[in-house]
Amino acid sequence: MFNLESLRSSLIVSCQAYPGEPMRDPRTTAQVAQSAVIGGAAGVRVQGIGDIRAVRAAVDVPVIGLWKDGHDGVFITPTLRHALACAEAGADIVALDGTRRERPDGLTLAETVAALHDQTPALVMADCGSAADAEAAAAAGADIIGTTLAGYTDERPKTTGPDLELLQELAALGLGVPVIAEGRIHTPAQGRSALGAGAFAVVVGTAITHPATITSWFAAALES
Ligand SMILES: CC(=O)N[C@H](C=O)[C@@H](O)[C@H](O)[C@H](O)COP(=O)(O)O
Repeated sequence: MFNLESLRSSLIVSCQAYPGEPMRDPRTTAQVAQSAVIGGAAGVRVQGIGDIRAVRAAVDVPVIGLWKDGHDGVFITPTLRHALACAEAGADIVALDGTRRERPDGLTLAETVAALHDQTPALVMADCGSAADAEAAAAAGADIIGTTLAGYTDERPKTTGPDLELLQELAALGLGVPVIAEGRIHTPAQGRSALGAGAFAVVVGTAITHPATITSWFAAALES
């Protein structure tokens, strides 16, 4: 089992392509993940069973695995079945919806986390949308809290960069588990600020691994 401490103050790179996109291919995802590791990523975050398997075989760093099913409501690793499949595919950490919303399989977050801990060696990262989510997820036994869903549920505004206010609030609460900053970290300086606001580590996705979006930023800037 990997040591969570290896991720302290580090950069984790999320390597994801969305349904219908040209880069949506496990081989491509594995190559992107390998490139991120060459650049200094201490961990990677990967969506989908095929991608988790391909990336697990291609890199030695910890893999955070998730399985998105749908795009509304609870869609990040929504059920225990999805979570167990991520662990079975090789995820060291399974990321799942860590909000207080009802889960499609009717299990509570605590029941889901307990079953994962019982049946697999994986740690659990709860993708939260607010401080109330984070407190509940820590109480439910999650090993890691992520700010992944801040700005994507009704509870927090969608900040331009990372939700630093939420990170500070979580640091002040002293949840007893590491908090990983994730979501809309688009520059190295924003990553640094997230660590300064109390994050244990930082996940960057779009700004490193989604060329269509990065290109659109440049294209828009040249138009205006
Ligand atoms: C809300 C949601 O579905 N987030 C997803 C979670 O895995 C991904 O689409 C994000 O790319 C990831 O969280 C990293 O964030 P950013 O791409 O902003 O650096």
